[in-house]
Amino acid sequence: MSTQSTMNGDTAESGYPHVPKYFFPTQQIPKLSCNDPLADELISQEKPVVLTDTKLCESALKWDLDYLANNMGNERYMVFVSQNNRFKYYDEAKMKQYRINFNPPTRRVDMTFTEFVKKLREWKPGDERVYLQQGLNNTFGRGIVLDFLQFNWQWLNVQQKKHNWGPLTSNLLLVGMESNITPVHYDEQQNFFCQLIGKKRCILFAPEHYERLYPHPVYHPHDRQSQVDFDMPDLEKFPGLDQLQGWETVIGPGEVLYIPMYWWHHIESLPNLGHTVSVNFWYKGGPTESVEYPLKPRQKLAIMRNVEKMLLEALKDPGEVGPLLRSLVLGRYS
Ligand SMILES: CC1(C)c2ccccc2-c2ccc(C[C@@H](CC(=O)O)C(=O)C(=O)O)cc21
Ligand SMILES: [Zn+2]
Repeated sequence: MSTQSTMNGDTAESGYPHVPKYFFPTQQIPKLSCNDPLADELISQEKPVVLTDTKLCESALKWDLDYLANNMGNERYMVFVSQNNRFKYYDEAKMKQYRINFNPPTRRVDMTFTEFVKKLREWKPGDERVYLQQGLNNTFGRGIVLDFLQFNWQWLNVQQKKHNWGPLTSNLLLVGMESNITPVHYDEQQNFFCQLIGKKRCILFAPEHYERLYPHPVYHPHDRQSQVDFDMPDLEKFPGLDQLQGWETVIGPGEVLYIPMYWWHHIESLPNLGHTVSVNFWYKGGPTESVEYPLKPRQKLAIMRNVEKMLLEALKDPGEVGPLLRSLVLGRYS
């Protein structure tokens, strides 16, 4: 694909001027070969980078719908259904625990891969959308397991040790429809995100943008998700949005995006390019390193989460947490 420099100098891979899609400015996430020492440098600094040449999931580049349908057997898989194109995660356990008036934005339906492909292929505007999200395990067919075993585990293990990460906790297989959006949220794990089929636009924000993305309270089912709707930003309610600036990239087959732990990310399957298939690799963060001051933004985030949990444990009523924090801070620490 030819690249073309545009007015503000950034070369858009599509050859068309890069038109920002949302209200905030973004810079391009560096795209480097995994053999480039700078790539390792960025990962060790917990900064996002797109890696090429990893051959991490080369054996899975053939995982299109037909191949998956022929190799996923007749198990039922976890599929999320949405009345619009947004798939905002929610914690079912927290939904039960706090009887708040919460109506989940998506519902979970377990269906066979054949049923899923049917819904995806027969979709027409107005129909509900689907997003398959299933942990890769040995219930998958032999073909899938063989491909999985051929992932570049050697490279992964070297990365895990070099950056002192904890254990690999899960690999999610993700099969989504074009234009599906996973709204901005953060996870508490390191993530190597591999794109296999189709293209995804990934917009990331550093953990220190916490004050600008207004996460739901920790007890809320939408814990770790931002309250902000990027399509309808409410600048009255969320004034910090006018300072928001992010990092952006479009990843295609064979490319791996490193999403550092606690970094916010919004991920969407590009429109008009068909369905997308991705696999992610979530790792626990490393053992708590020796504490150095000033603390890293993600460490302050972890502290804020613990304070919320502790206060909730003590006060029981979520409505009392805000007032108590206000009394603690106003006129004294602010
Ligand atoms: C939205 C969805 C299907 C979902 C619903 C309910 C519970 C969990 C999840 C969940 C978890 C991860 C992803 C993959 C990715 C976003 C993307 O690729 O769309 C991402 O955020 C990551 O790899 O960290 C997507 C989902
Ligand atoms: Zn995520």
